[in-house]
Amino acid sequence: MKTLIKDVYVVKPDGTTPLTNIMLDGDKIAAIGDVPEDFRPGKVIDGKNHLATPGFVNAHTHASMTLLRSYADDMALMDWLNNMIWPIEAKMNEDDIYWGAMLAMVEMVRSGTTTFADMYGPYMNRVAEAAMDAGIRGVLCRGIIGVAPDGEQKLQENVELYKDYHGANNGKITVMFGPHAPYTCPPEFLKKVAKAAQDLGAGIHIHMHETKTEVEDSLKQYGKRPFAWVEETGIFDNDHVLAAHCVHLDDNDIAIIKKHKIAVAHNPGSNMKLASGFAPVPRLLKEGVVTALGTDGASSNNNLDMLEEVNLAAMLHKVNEYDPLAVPAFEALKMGTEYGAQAVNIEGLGRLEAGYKADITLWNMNSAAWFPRNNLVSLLVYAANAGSVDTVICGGQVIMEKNELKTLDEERICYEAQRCADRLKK
Ligand SMILES: CSC[C@H]1O[C@@H](n2cnc3c(O)ncnc32)[C@H](O)[C@@H]1O
Ligand SMILES: [Zn+2]
Repeated sequence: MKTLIKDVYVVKPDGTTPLTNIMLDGDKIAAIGDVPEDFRPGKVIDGKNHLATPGFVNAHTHASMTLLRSYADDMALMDWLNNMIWPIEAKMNEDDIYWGAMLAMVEMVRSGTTTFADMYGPYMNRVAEAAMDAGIRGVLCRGIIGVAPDGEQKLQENVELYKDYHGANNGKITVMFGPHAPYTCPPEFLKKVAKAAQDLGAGIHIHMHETKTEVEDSLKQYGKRPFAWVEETGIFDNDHVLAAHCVHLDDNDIAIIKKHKIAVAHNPGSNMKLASGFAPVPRLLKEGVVTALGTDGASSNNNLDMLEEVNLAAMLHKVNEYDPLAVPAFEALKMGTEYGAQAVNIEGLGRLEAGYKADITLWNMNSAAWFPRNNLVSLLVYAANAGSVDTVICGGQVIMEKNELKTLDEERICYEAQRCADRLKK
């Protein structure tokens, strides 16, 4: 099926924003420019007064945690996990995982996200189902806490998830391995994860160096910082590694990241709320590290709005470094799109260019925040909010059009999510 998005401003890979047309053929962008006479679209979307960007890639989240939004706030990471989050997660059943993920789908689509990298506990098949129901891309892993009595079983569940879902829904679902963190997975266990992932050619998604305590505890326990001893397990020898957070890094940690071409998911909102610190993003970018953006879960953020993360990435590093160019607006936008696509290892994603996947967000510019129209990228990153998301396309499939969700029943999803959250709190 051919689709034409007519008379639309397009954020091109070089940061320019010409007024033009986007032609889609199946799941790809066929061309951007003047429409040839022989291009006969089955569907025309009026792009007047709209800006087209690549769909956001949320490079680190826990979708089903939407059920725990506003459940435990204003706490530091380990206190939050140990005393509030892990006890209630232990009560979650597969219904909770599905409806929590569906609530995340609504929120992600409404805020312009078309790909999410997700790590959560059991029943990741239900997260896959939610992503397929929504029609967006999911890069999923079974989050593994690698200790007795059930670490091995969790690893096996990740293997099954890979076998069952990698490449599902026309490639919209891919699967990685999800050892949770160095402080929940001992070295011998990480070696097993590395081997299992390598046998399947799968990538690794892991939390690394999120807090100062994590690094200090590792020095006490292993005499080494996490990046140093995790490297020895072979986990970073996998084809593709995505490390969330990377807040507390020294020169050697950065050398390891570069050596293994590890991609970093920066989560400014969650890091600020959990008072963890923040990643040295300007240095990582300067050193050529693929640095993407994630929201983390809705219980530590507390939303899944990637435009907010783009804005925070642009703002936070300026004030920290007293340098307005620390992360310029377009670089922040690329972190949420093009670099996100690289971080989750999906080729041909994250740019509006012929041959790329037709994952597109259209922003309605008919509101005050979009005037005057001096610079559209600046307006998006510094002035607009997710309320401007109007139409969302993923792999050529229209997921939302003129604010109307095409694949998701929002009223039912909110009802079911509330029902699940109420039961969990009993
Ligand atoms: C074992 S499944 C994934 C696991 O991760 C937990 N989680 C959510 N946010 C964070 C974070 O910022 N750092 C570490 N772990 C986090 C989530 O609650 C799941 O238990
Ligand atoms: Zn996380």
